[in-house]
Amino acid sequence: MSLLEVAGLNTFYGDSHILFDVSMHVERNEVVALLGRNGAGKSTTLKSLMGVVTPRSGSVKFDGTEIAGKKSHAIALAGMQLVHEDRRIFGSLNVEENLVLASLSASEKWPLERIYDTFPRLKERRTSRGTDLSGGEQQMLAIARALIRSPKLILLDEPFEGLAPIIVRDLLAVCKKLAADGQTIVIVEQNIAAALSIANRTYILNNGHVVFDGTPQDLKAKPEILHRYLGV
Ligand SMILES: Nc1ncnc2c1ncn2[C@@H]1O[C@H](COP(=O)(O)OP(=O)(O)OP(=O)(O)O)[C@@H](O)[C@H]1O
Repeated sequence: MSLLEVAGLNTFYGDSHILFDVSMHVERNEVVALLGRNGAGKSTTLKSLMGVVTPRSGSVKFDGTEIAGKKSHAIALAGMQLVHEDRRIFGSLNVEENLVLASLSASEKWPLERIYDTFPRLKERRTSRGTDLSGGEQQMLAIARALIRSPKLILLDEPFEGLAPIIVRDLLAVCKKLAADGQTIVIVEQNIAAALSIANRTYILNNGHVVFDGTPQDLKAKPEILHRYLGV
């Protein structure tokens, strides 16, 4: 049984039909990249999985349980975490307070030391307020806040956006280490090279439709798909 099985998902914003019969699956310990042009529906897909927006129809089975239509806090308790594009850390709280707060309602937790082993920079900055962190540090904290709840599945929405190449390199190395340790990840990224370097499998969305499902090798062997749907 897949960890995540999505079938025939349709999501609307008001009258606008955004996702059309989206089907996908994610296996345990797998990293899946969700790619596509701006406005293709990638963030909407993650939000539909997490219950931030409610799909109008379709099924989302997570670890064997139907979660479509459930509230996001219930989905979080079931073991899914979404790291939003805008990071959503508490600026007035320091790093450690942000982490502790995120862990409060979790049934399973990573010890703080494991978080700090994963992100040594956060240990150095543990008494700094969220507003005083650099963009890269804020992104580390956003991911750490999700990890501390020991998620079965973590959804990363454009984690590398707006970060300097050297920071992207470091964060990508952390993501690869997490994946090697068995963390299941779905990543949405505009940095296609970075996403493909970590993914076992990739989906491409175009105008709310899944138009490709395959390995990064399959995709690289199809330059016409890369060109048509990703503009590379
Ligand atoms: N809250 C909203 N209300 C109405 N329309 C929305 C809303 N959020 C997104 N949309 C629209 O839904 C479509 C899909 O947006 P979505 O953010 O899912 O795309 P995306 O692939 O993640 O693109 P991006 O890389 O630009 O974030 C776009 O046409 C967008 O304008």
